Amino acid sequence: MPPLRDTPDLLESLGLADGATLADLDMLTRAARMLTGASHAFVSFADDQYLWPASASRTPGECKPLHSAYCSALLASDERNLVSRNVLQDPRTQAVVRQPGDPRIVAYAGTLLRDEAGRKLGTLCVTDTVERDFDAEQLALLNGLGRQVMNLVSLRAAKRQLTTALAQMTTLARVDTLTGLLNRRAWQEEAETLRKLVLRQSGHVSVAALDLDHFKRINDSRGHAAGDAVLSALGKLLAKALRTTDRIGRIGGEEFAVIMPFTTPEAAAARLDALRQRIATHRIIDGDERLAVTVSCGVAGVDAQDAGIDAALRRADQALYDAKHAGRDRVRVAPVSARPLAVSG
Ligand SMILES: Nc1nc2c(ncn2[C@@H]2O[C@H](COP(=O)(O)OP(=O)(O)OP(=O)(O)O)[C@@H](O)[C@H]2O)c(=O)[nH]1
Repeated sequence: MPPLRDTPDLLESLGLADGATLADLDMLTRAARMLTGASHAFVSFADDQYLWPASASRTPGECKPLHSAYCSALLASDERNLVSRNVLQDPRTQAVVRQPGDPRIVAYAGTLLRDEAGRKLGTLCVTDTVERDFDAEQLALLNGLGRQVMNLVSLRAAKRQLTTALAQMTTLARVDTLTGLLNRRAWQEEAETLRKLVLRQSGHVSVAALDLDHFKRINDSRGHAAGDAVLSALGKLLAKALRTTDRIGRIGGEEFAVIMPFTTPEAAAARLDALRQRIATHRIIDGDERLAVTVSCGVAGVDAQDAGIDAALRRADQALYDAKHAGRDRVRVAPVSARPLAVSG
């Protein structure tokens, strides 16, 4: 049957569609065939409508309607095994409608694949083209191999969960959960990479330090939750107003840092001043209240002689301190370094 394009591939969903897993399943299938002396063996997984063969030779999306497979009789029963000397004359498999091109099957022995919760996931079966019996030992081996198939499936599921959890943890370790911006360490790493990259191309890089004005008053008068709402809103404003190539981090309680590649300190200051004005006129909703906040900002150009991004951040911090002392709600630019621009790092 041609692959179904509009039905999600069950083996993909189960995380079993990669070459290494399918090769392992092929080994177990071959073992089943050899240990029972059968002509064919199959591992298949099932959903409500289709049976999905799990073999390295499958094409993505390959499946067949359940009602055309003898395994459907096993999946529909409450038994662990279905063993039939001749499926063509067996009342349990009479309803199965074979499809043109299906291999000739007369004898059948299958073991049900159940997960730990008892859900039926599929079958491991062996078939023969002539009438025959399967003895108790062959059936025990088939059941044992079925358990190995399920061990493999559980291992793959556990590996998938671990990979997802690891990716989530890696993201969480880099992100400030309140604002969604980079945290201090991640910002420093990314800013350092950008600094080196742009200096190599003899470009300008600017760093800005931004700090909310009198933020303590908001916390004291309206509570910590209102303070958090302000921080979160400011994070969104920054992310929206700045370029996607800029990197923004929350590097302290109410302090933010921005690195702006290919931007002179003057251009950076102009952009941040526009942002400062926008913040001053913006109102942050806290319950019934609309809160007004302002920010102060210090900007510094990255000096090619700087040992790292921290040197520029320190200068931006000093300019921020000047902005606070000059009355807040303003942008100050750090004095230009006298040293020439050269490639470093
Ligand atoms: N709600 C909230 N408040 C925080 C957080 N981190 C730091 N703060 C608060 O930020 C305030 C910082 O106060 P100050 O350093 O005095 O600064 P400020 O009140 O903004 O004054 P200036 O910076 O001089 O304008 C303190 O009240 C901290 O408790 C946070 O994650 N959430």
